[in-house]
Amino acid sequence: MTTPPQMLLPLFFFKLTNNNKHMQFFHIPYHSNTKTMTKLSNLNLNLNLTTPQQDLPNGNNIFTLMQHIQMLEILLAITVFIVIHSLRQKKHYGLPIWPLLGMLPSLFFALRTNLYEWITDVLKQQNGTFRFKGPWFSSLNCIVTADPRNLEHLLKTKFSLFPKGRYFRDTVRDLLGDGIFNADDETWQKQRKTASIEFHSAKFRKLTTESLFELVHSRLLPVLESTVKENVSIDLQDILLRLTFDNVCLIAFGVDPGCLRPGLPKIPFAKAFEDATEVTVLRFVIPTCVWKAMRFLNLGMEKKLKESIKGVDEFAENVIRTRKKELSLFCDEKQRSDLLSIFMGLKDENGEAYSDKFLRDICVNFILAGRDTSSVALSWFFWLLDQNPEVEEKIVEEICRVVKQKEDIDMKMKKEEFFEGLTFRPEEIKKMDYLHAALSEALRLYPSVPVDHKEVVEDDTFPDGTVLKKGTKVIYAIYSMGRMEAIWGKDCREFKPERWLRDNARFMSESAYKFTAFNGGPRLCLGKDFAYYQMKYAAASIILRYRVKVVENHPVLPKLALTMYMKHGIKVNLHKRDAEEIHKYLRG
Ligand code: HEM
Repeated sequence: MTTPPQMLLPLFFFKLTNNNKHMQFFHIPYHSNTKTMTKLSNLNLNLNLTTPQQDLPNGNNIFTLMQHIQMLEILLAITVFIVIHSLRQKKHYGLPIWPLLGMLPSLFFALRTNLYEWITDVLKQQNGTFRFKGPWFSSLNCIVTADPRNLEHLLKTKFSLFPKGRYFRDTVRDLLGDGIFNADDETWQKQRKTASIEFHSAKFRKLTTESLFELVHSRLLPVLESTVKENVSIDLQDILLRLTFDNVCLIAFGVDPGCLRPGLPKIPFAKAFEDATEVTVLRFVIPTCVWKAMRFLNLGMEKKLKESIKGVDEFAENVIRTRKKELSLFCDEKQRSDLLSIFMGLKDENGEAYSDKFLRDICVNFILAGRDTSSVALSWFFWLLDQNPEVEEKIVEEICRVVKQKEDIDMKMKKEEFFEGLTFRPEEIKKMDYLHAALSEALRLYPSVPVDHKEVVEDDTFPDGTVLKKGTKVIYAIYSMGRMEAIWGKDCREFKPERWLRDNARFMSESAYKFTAFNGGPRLCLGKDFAYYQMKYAAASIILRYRVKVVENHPVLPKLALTMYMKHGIKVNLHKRDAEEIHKYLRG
């Protein structure tokens, strides 16, 4: 018969006391004579050298054997007690809490599966918020939340109480420096204000639409067409990353890196940047003292990070050098509407021009903001379309409705020529509500920034009652929010663009604290409007021309990094859409 767990602890104490009684009965005092001591050493010797049968007549031997067995039992009882006690904490805290290690073993286990799904499961069990307890020697304690009330509190109502904080800054500083993603207070305000004025200027809007138009028609579509002609599959995520990289470099720094070209040249920067974001995020899940020691000794992942940051820096320094040279030669900084030129013309708090290091940080942060986010969102979107062909149909229908309204469209045009030269104006892109909804739905399920971080600077309490002590770290789990029945209903895991449509199939946005893919409050994404325009333009241009089919059995998994890349990219085959099919919609 097995002992019930609740009996193990009393049993353990019983054994201890019982054991002591024996110990007292056979106790050999320190002042015992040499004869007794000799007997004892003989006994030890006997125990080692004789067989159990030979020991039987010897009472002392049996006792020692029993003592060993009892010790084993005690150890076993302690172990079982600890295991049961730790596992029982799961009911209350969502995860087992182990002595010294806290919840770290569960986290390590989760790192081998899908970390975001694991966080979601724990959050669901704990009604939207849980406290993660790290090992006693680490700085991993934090509150994880997916409750919209807490998000509104954190991102808007009490914004000043929740900066990014020192822990976040120290963890990502090697890569992001003092750039906008990593800055608080004045350093953030200054960058936000400058970038915000720029993003809302007519000049900048013109630059963004023109550069995107050029990139889609002169680079993206020809590259895609060549893969169709050659009948080869491609990694669509790679192509989209190239598109958004060229785009962000054009609008933010006024340089054209030319990544998206026939032959898809190797881009050392891209690899270095992806490696750097991957290793940086690993720092969040291992104790600070461990990665700091590894950095000091230049070991393992820290060695890799150092090397990749070198690759990132080389690119940024080259951009800054070239831009400075151009500005000194042509003195036309006033004419320039890219962000880097604007920052180069500004002065810091001492009235000095910004240092090259600070300009480097600005470059790297804008690449992270503008390159990775839209491209990974589009990759997940195309994957979801592959799984939901009825949504794809509706998008094609909508695009055709918009095309039909173009006054310059010639319906009698030969079918083969139809797609050539078919472009969209910004007001036409605006009319694509269903496409807008489908992209929002993809971002709800696969937000480009899956988790984000804040730190508490003053004791406070969340609207859900969670007590927050000064210095507590808060993780808001954007990925999990899209999978909460309490927020989106029973069908939360389904891809349903219709949930975003209201009267007359018009797109209706949601509260930023429920749909947090673009953050909310004073730190709302500055590139949101541009990102939607860019994603809609690229998606509409591709979908109208091609059916995008994911290669069978291609593994699709999120990668652990600052943005939610697909771990193995997304291998697809493009099938040219039949012009007859499009004409059918146009006539209908
Ligand atoms: C699908 C596309 C995008 C998504 C999902 C997205 C999401 C986000 C999120 C979640 C943040 C908050 C990050 C944080 O504070 O930790 C953010 C901030 C920001 N985003 Fe975006 N973003 C997208 C595209 C873009 C683009 C294309 C640009 C610019 C070219 C851009 C520029 C920025 C900037 C400058 C910030 C910093 C705002 C601040 O801290 O004040 N974003 N974005």
